[in-house]
Amino acid sequence: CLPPGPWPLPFLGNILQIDHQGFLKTFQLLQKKYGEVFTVYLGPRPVVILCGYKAVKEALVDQAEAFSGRGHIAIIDPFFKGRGVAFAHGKSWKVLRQFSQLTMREFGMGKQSIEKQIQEEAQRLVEELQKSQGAHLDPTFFFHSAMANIICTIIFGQCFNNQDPGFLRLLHLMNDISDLSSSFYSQMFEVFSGILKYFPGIHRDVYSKVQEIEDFVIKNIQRHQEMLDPSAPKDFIDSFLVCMDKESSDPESEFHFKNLVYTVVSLFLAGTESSSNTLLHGFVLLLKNPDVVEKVQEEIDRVIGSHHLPALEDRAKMPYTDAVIHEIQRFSDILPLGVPRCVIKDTHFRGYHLPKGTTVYPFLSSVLHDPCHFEKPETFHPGHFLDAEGNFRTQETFIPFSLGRRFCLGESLARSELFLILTSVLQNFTLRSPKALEDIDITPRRNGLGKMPPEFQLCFLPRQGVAPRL
Ligand code: HEM
Repeated sequence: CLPPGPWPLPFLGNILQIDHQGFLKTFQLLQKKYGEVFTVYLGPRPVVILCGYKAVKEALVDQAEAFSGRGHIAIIDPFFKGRGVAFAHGKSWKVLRQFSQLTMREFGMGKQSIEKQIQEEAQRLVEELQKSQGAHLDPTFFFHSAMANIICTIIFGQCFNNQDPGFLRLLHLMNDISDLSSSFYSQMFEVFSGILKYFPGIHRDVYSKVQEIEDFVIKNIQRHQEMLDPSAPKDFIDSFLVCMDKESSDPESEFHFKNLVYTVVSLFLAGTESSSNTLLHGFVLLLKNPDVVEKVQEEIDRVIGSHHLPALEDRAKMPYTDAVIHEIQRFSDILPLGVPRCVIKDTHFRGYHLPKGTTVYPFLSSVLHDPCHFEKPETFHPGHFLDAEGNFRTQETFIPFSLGRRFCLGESLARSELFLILTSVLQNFTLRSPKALEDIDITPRRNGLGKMPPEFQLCFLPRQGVAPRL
């Protein structure tokens, strides 16, 4: 039998238990009643929720193979249809994941060259912010553009001008997709997609926006096809095209056009939105905590100074800054429900039986806000990651990138981006809010599949000293 949970109504499932604030609040309330593992019916479909580090690890790590499927996400599934690295299953996913990891590493990730690329983007961002001359601004598209350009260099072998209308359109599309997929409607669509899909609504909006990104990707791939030199692939798309060519006579090959398109769309979306939303949450938290900014800047001045660009090797010498970035990720908890998984075979877990295909939510928020592991779970407190002597202290339960076989494919890239962008900005600017400290609202503007940062304005006031150059 499935884990316990509230009694479902026929077809409507646990609609009566779903809180008006959405799944996050609902799961928090149900966790109090049913404990670490429970079942909730989203419409007619049972979904198993894993709460707390122990349950998430026992499933995603100790039974890694069984829990390695990608679960159903109603608002996005009709588009990806199980294709591309983030949504594929079984052999297809294994091949695409291995290829993506190796190729991302080859064109940057984990290598010196991506560090250079991020440093360049960080400097471009600093220059753009300098132009604002201390006026207050909404930083959203500054961060989106920097993050998108880093992933574009790896995938498309090029970055885009911030004024390019096509690029700006893409950034808006991606932001809208995250926003709409995190809306209350999307959570209701998860429950009632069987009926709602026949009517107009936000799901069609999401679909057409992802389609527009797909069109952009297809055009870009076609340009790559025309210019391909198989002996010297220049980026991710070239490398995939070379594999497609090599395996063109194999009808079972996973290297086909559709998988290329949906892998690129997944990397582009996942690679831009998660990192920039984390940064946005981070900056509003920093605005609200000027004492934290002061300490980070003291560490930057001491370790990096004002004449060098921040580099990854500085991180080990900057325990306070490292702790602040970890705390930003823990507190902002940008994917609170995790990304749904499913069991790829009939699975026994903690005495329950999960039939093949059952959707499972690794409830990451319950781990990142667990009072047994974090002294002040609901407070922004970098001390969670520092010991009594001020050394950086890792926490096993720090899992914003999830665990197991499908843990975030961009983790090392994201960690490098967060460190280099945040230190570069704070090396050059002091942050000021046009609002009084007590009026700065850090409440997320959406709390669904993703936690979307609040809208806010800030001023980047130049600090003294010469801005370092590459
Ligand atoms: C702060 C930034 C980021 C966070 C918090 C984050 C978090 C996550 C999480 C929680 C998952 C779901 C893992 C699971 O199934 O349990 C995931 C998957 C994924 N992430 Fe990230 N991510 C971030 C940045 C990135 C970046 C920069 C990339 C770009 C390469 C990326 C690419 C992916 C991909 C492709 C998957 C799907 C992996 C698979 O299904 O095998 N992510 N991420």
